[in-house]
Amino acid sequence: MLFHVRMDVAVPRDLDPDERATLLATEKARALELQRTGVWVHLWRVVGQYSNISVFDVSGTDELHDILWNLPLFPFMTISVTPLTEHPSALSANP
Ligand SMILES: O=C(O)C[C@H]1C=CC(=O)O1
Repeated sequence: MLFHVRMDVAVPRDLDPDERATLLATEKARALELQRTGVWVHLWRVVGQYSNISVFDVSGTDELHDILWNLPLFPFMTISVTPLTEHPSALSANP
């Protein structure tokens, strides 16, 4: 199942700089790992915002919840999820 996910990030400004650097490096490593396994299909920065628009390809809501809940940045993100299905006018639906 495909899900459109928006993540708005708000890391506290007073977070220790070393902690912040470690947190972001850990998040990046996890994001790369999930992209390499094909689960995190798209990852785009929203222009001018500390936000991303992503597409995940997972077995269902439980897997997506588990992935998002365990992201290192999860405590500092507001996340919105939209389930996707094939559009009847998409090329993929009209071979
Ligand atoms: O920067 C972000 O948008 C938040 C998060 C998503 C991937 C990553 O490396 O960090």
